[in-house]
Amino acid sequence: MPPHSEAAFEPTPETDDHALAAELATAAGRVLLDIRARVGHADGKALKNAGDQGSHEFLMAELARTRPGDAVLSEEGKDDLARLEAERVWIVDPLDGTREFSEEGRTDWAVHVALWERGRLVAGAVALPAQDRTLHTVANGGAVVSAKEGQTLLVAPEPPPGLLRIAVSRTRPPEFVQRLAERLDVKVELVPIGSAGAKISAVLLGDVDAYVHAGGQYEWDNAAPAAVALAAGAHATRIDGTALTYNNRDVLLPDILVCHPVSASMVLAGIRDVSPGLSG
Ligand SMILES: Nc1ncnc2c1ncn2[C@@H]1O[C@H](COP(=O)(O)O)[C@@H](OP(=O)(O)O)[C@H]1O
Ligand SMILES: [Mg+2]
Repeated sequence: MPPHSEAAFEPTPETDDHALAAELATAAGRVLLDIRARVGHADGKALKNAGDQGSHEFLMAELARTRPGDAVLSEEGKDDLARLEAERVWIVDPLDGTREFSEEGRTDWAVHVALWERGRLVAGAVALPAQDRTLHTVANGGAVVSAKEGQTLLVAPEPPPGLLRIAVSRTRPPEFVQRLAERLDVKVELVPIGSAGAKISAVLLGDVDAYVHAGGQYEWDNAAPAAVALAAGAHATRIDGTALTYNNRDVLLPDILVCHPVSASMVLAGIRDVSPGLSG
């Protein structure tokens, strides 16, 4: 073996699923920025459709080319249940935060690319194209933020003392979130942000301290962000505290909590108190 051969090894998308997830999410983001510039914002519905479709087609073609043996579950594709027998399934949301993508000037929309392998998420990337950065897992564990300037390590930050800024959906916040805000023993600020990927990224980047969602969502809406969050040391579970699981027959995954581990038991207890119907 030549000297330094290991140190000289550079992970590439050919060999590294993390690098591939990051590259595909980022490149799909460039496709979306081009579509936004070309189609414009005058007809919101046309822009949403062009974005969903253009990014989906790009990702499907690239995954077929680079990982021909793997199954794919995409929000915009027909669900092929052969994925239930597959060892590796890419779970992708070609455009998360479609509404925000169609609104001029907004940067809270994302591309999600996750890889599920034999029962668990093993890689994930969340591109934030209008923020010029991609959050993603890396090969030896952990997560990073990649931008033009380079890469920085991504570690979920602790909340400021006495404060919890909770990101919620702009249009469909959990029905109990106001009661939760009043119930917690810290000052709570509710911060409406579009896109599950953008909200979970905001938690990991320290712009907010938690993301609480309930009432509806699908595996593609949170698989990649959850993979990145867990790799960055964050807490990411259902709102009853049980594990998030993926590549299920029914892809409905209606609720999620992402926060720093120091806040998790307080928030889970608060949700239990204000949402008595919750089992677990
Ligand atoms: N109650 C609900 N039922 C189904 N999907 C929901 C939902 N609330 C949020 N979502 C989905 O979760 C993503 C983030 O939503 P929000 O910005 O409101 O937090 C969006 O994905 P898409 O943009 O990919 O459709 C949205 O459709
Ligand atoms: Mg989505």
